Amino acid sequence: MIRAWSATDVRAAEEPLLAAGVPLMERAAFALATTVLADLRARRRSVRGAHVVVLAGAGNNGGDALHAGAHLARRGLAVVAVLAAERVHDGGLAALRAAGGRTVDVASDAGRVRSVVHDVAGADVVLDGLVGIGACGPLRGTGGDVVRALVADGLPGVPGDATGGPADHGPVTGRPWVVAVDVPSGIGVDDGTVPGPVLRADRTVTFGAAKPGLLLPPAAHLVGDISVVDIGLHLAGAPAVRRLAAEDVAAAWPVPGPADHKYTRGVVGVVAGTATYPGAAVLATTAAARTGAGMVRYRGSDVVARAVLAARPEVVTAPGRVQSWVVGPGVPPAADDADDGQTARGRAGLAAARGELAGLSRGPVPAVLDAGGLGLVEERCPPWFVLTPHAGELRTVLRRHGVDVHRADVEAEPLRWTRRAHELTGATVLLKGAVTVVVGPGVVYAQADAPAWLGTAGAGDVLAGILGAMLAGRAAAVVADPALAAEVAAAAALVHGLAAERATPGGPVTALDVADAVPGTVADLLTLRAAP
Ligand SMILES: NC(=O)C1=CN([C@@H]2O[C@H](COP(=O)(O)OP(=O)(O)OC[C@H]3O[C@@H](n4cnc5c(N)ncnc54)[C@H](O)[C@@H]3O)[C@@H](O)[C@H]2O)[C@@H](O)CC1
Ligand SMILES: Nc1ncnc2c1ncn2[C@@H]1O[C@H](COP(=O)(O)OP(=O)(O)O)[C@@H](O)[C@H]1O
Ligand SMILES: [K+]
Repeated sequence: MIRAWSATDVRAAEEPLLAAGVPLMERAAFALATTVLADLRARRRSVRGAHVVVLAGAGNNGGDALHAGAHLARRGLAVVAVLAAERVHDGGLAALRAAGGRTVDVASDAGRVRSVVHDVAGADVVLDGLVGIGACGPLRGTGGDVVRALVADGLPGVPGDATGGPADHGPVTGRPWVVAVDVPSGIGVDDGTVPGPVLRADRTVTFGAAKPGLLLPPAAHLVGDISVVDIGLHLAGAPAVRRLAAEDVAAAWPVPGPADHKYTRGVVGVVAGTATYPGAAVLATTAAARTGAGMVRYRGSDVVARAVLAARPEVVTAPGRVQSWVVGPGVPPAADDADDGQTARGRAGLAAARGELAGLSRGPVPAVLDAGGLGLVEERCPPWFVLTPHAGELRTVLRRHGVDVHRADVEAEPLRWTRRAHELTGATVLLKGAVTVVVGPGVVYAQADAPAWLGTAGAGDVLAGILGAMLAGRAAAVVADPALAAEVAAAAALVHGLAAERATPGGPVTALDVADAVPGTVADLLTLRAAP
């Protein structure tokens, strides 16, 4: 698991060490230089003579970068430091100069930005040390001008102005390797926003602990590979954001034993699909069955049930005991003639999940509310209800609660609006996207496991089925622990993403391919379990 702590928590952990004279900057700079050398060795035969451009801002982030530049200069690399502030870290600057590094002072002469673009075009590595956790708002001043000029010249990143296209995710050829110092300069360190120009890093070397903005979208798309350097900080308390690794999901997977049977493994009740959208029912039930549900109980009209049974003969259509409900894939947002009675069945399922229909369930059980099911959130939900909107649907959920946002607002600040939806509904909320954000009581997860090929029709129906099965497998624990639904939802996003990764031949995948790849994905995951 990657755990990320806020800038305030990291500063609080640094304080006692700095007061005791522990050389944190030296540790950080040495680890940074070592990582750069390793990356360079992997990319070229000799590191001697390699060209490095250090972008240095006013604070300690620039100090880290300058000290790392000094290490690299001593190893025979040609280092140029671009001084993007009138005053930069004294010790770092002195060390760099003493080691033979050259400097270009752009802060006092903006005309030199062109020469920086030229230096960067010929460099092997760029160290981005303009700002770190001291950043406030969009990257301003000379540093902002330099980044804008570099992005205009073709380096991947966000220009942060009206011309602003998306970050380039293309292969690294004929351009320098960009290493962000602590964080890509200018991202929202605690919230993952991208308020202005930001250079996209190939690697971010982060000190003490990961920062939330490295994991959260949209900034998460700008960080490259994350290397967390241990500089001796002791971070107490809960992390602000977590990202599950495959090993975490493997360790928690409920592997059946000799005493297990279909009811202990979990029955998933699925209310999905209508005559207009029967495919969603097939995808959600297939995904639930393939994720290892003990039984999948489909609730819908006869015509859709026939399509489900043709695809999945093991599905049961009679009413009965259910340990988690999946309500809404392929169901219209409001009850009407085209809803085939699914709205009413969905309401009944959710009442059972609240523990209100004693005949249908033995107490409360978890539920997934997807697509049309999101329209059924009328009262406060328990945390074992998981809403799974995409950005457009989250906007609709928020508007229904009187919060006037646009889809673009949700995309610009996914954590803020996912958290708001959690606060307003009480439910655990999973916001789908290239990075999936999950907010539950006191916990936030951000998962980035899927190839972009997964953004295809029906992929969300598959996620709903996977999550339904995973909740059914741990139903009692999920109802007992308010934060567990969020962990299971994050784990479902991981399984969904890895299944897509397994299903893609490096090209397009279909939703059914993703569902079909789940058993192999789970089997691979289980090989990661530590031997008993
Ligand atoms: N305190 C220490 O000894 C350590 C500090 N560390 C490094 O220090 C960094 C934090 O250092 P600082 O607190 O000095 O802060 P930063 O270096 O992150 O940034 C502060 C400076 O940037 C300017 N600035 C803030 N927002 C800006 C914006 N939007 N556009 C342009 N300029 C902006 C401020 O005016 C200030 O001069 C960490 O990210 C990390 O790299 C690490 O080396 C660990 C040890
Ligand atoms: N660019 C992307 N990269 C990775 N995963 C993506 C991307 N875009 C969408 N996804 C994932 O694909 C799925 C799409 O779900 P959704 O939008 O509900 O589609 P549908 O309603 O057609 O099933 C979600 O799980 C989402 O996280
Ligand atoms: K930085």
